[in-house]
Amino acid sequence: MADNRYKNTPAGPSANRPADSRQPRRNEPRAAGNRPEPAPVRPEPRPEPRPAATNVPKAARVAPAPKPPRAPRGPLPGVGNLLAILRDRRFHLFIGFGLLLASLYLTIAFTSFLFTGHADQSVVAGLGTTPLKEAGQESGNWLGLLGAWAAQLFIYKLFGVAAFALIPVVFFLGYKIVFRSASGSVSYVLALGLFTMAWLSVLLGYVVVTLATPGADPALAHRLDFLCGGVGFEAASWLDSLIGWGTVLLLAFALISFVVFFFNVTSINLGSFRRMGVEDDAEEDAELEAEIAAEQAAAVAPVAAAASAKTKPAAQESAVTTTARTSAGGAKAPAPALDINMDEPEEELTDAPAAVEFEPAPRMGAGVALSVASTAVAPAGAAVAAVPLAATGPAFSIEMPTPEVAPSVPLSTIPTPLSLADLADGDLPAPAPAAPAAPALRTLEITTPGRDDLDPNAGADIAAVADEDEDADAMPPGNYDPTLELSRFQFPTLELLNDYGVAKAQVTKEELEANKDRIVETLGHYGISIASIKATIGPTVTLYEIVPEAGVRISKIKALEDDIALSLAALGIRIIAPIPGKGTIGIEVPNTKKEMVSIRSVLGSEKFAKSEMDLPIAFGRTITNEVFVADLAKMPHLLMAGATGQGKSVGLNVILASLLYKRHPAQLKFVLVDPKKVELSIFNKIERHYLAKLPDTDEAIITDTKKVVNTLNSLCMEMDRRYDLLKEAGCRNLKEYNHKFIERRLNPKKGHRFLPFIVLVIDELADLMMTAGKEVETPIARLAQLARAIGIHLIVATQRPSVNVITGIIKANFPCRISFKVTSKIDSRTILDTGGADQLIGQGDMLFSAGSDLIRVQCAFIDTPEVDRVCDFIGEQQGYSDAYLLPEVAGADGDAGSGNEEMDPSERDTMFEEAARCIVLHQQGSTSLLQRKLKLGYNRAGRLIDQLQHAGIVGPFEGSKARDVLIPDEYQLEQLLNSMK
Ligand SMILES: Nc1ncnc2c1ncn2[C@@H]1O[C@H](COP(=O)(O)OP(=O)(O)OP(=O)(O)O)[C@@H](O)[C@H]1O
Repeated sequence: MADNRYKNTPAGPSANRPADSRQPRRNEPRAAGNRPEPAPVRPEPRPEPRPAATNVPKAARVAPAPKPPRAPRGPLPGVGNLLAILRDRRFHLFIGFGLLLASLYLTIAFTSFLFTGHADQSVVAGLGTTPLKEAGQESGNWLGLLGAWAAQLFIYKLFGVAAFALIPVVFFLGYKIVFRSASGSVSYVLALGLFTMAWLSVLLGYVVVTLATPGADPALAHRLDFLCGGVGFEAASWLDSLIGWGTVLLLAFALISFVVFFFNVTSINLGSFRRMGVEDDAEEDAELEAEIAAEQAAAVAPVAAAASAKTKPAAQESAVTTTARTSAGGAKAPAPALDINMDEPEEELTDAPAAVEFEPAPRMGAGVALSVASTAVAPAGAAVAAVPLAATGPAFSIEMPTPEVAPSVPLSTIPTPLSLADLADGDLPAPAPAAPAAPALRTLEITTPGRDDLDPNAGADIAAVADEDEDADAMPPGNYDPTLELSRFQFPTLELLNDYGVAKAQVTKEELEANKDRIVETLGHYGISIASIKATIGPTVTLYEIVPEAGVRISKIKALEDDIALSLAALGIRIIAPIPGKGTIGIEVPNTKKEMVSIRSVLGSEKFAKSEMDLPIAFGRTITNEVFVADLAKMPHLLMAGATGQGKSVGLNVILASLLYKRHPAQLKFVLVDPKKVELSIFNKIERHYLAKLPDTDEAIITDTKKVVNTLNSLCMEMDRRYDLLKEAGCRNLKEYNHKFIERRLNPKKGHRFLPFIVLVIDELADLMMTAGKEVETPIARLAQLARAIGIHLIVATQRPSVNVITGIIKANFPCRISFKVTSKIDSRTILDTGGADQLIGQGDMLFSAGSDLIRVQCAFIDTPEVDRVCDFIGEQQGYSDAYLLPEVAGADGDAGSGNEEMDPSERDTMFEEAARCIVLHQQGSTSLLQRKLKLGYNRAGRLIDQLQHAGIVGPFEGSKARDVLIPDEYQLEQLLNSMK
């Protein structure tokens, strides 16, 4: 846990790694020349002031000032180099593996000592006088002279057999470094190891000393002195001479004191011992984190103001305006001036946080959860709303468990925000006067709404008086926390992603002027004169916005698309005539040097980090260099197309990575369909955290068409069940429902549960449509039509955007579409309903369409090793016992509704008969009835209902209505059951 706290800081290992030191991988940009190189544009001073144009986005119009040259990225000075090495992950691995091997080495050497130690004593003692080679040959230790020497040192000279306790400590340190393990704190293990060694060695020393006293057998004492080692023997002899038998009491006292302080025992009852193992870790970590957070804040506070002051002027300075005079194809009219808008990319959160605030938020069962929000723009001391824990992304949280015995303090009495000093002291500031005295932070317990706060209108079930008591049983006080089961889950950090430095526009002023001249000239040839022209430099293309003179027909300019492309000798020119809402005409011209947008820069942007969307996706940067973030929950489904090799797979990885950086495993599940078999397999590692699958399937990622059909049908069943639950709860959408559930206003015994978002990703629709046609089209269309409100969202990609793949029915249900470069205008029309995608320039250049507007975005780039690292980081953490299980689909053809096929009786659930009797007795065919009466989980009850349907006891699923019970009384049921036997 502690390891990951610094992963957002700019000083992380990758920050110092030269970008080009990596080996090229499969998914890296093909063009080597695409790496941004600093090439500052130095605008010439303007000869005369120009009237300020009004439509320049974001850029402040300031007099051209020479831009300070960018500091070259040279090697770091000496100390910096040393720091870089110390932070280098390779160095960590070197140390970590060294420690792991050392633990193995010590195990063998120490074990060997037990057999060969006595014989080796003289060899090690004579080391000064005997040549090394000779001594080595004489040594009996399995690991030679060095093994003999190490064992003699640790066992014979220092701690005796207690030195074995050193081995797990060394192993733990190595493991923690190599695998970045989040569990267990270093100080905890070190303290436990050292105490065990010291205490045991003194205890054994005392035994040996006692045996060595006059009258006892001295030979035996001599044979046993390896048990305690020199340290134990000396300490025990000293204590023996000082307090005699009191040594035993002293040792017992030392042991009790250690247990009390180390395990934080505050009351002597069995319960507290039982809980020790779980809580001490969390407390250690929390303490350590609070200390480090306090140090970090102290360190960043003085630079905070400077950081925020620096940000804005830098952005303003970058907006430059130049004027140039050219002749428009021989026309006499003065050539329009060119405004160049070179907005800096948004500041990234990778900077050190300028302000850190703590805000308490109640989390059931875990005491106080403190969210730490970091921002690069807020001045020091400014209150920053805490990022909700679930959405912390690059932020991190501190949890402090609360012993049950602690007095209660209402949340309202805790002054907010808490200062770092309060945390560092470990105490809360005094609460409001009327409240009881605040206990130490660690013993704080939050009172949470009890049954009195139940909403009387919370769904028909809860209002039912008969069930009141049952409901009350299902609600222990406090809000339900869906993330509690994986409360130690750490979001992946930006440090796992490649750092390509700050992206800069690569377009020179000469290129801009030349393009502008050619545009003006070409239009001039056709008698079109221009009032003004402005250039906005984006990562892939530069947008030239022109305002034609009055009377020029827009269609005339649009028709000149090819001529302008010819005159600029550039592919991928796109003319937007007019730019919606602006009254100008846009000509997008590809930059000679394209700039790559790194995933790190978009996920680290303030816009993404602070977004409060349900399912935010940071796609990349727009033409004005703004980070483009969209909410999948609002889209609510996404169709993606693009010819092969144009960036679809990278785009899908960007989408998945964005969601992994923002949503806790309890809140989001993916269903991944990968007919190509290799594209999404990398996400296998996060199966127990984020993936959903059908019961009884081995692989969560679906590659087989048959299984796709079953999975789609299962998702439809999940959708129907979710609608049932929503209806029962009286909620209109997933958000309302989960909110009610979190507030414990819905009874889990009635089948209610926290519902995570489910995102279905299909990597190649064309393949599925070819092999399964209608079987996949129908459920996809059904899900797309209905799943919005219940949190199931679809992302469907294809490289063949033809009408037999993207059929009318699919298209109609996917209002939100993305197109990477396609090969023909027809394909572009199929996917976007308009041309343009055929004119893109590839490598992640894409058009995003949400209804009428088309937005050109350079998709962020994430390569396979980066995805691998993110998945490893998540996969190595504690996960659920299995993937999220979708409802089981009966029948090989995936049709759960036909119901009358014979079923092998051995496959029936053991509670089948009991379930049948229960259903017939109540004459109500509902899953929640079985859950409640037979105390079953949701999945098992669902399976039972399906089996009852097969047996003809209940009717088929009827949406929000309960199923019909087809057997009228128990007598007939028994007859049926007998006949089935
Ligand atoms: N956003 C991007 N920025 C820079 N380069 C990119 C980007 N997206 C893709 N590329 C380049 O294009 C190559 C192909 O991308 P990708 O594998 O995503 O294509 P694809 O459309 O999925 O192809 P296919 O359909 O054949 O799998 C990548 O290896 C990379 O070099």
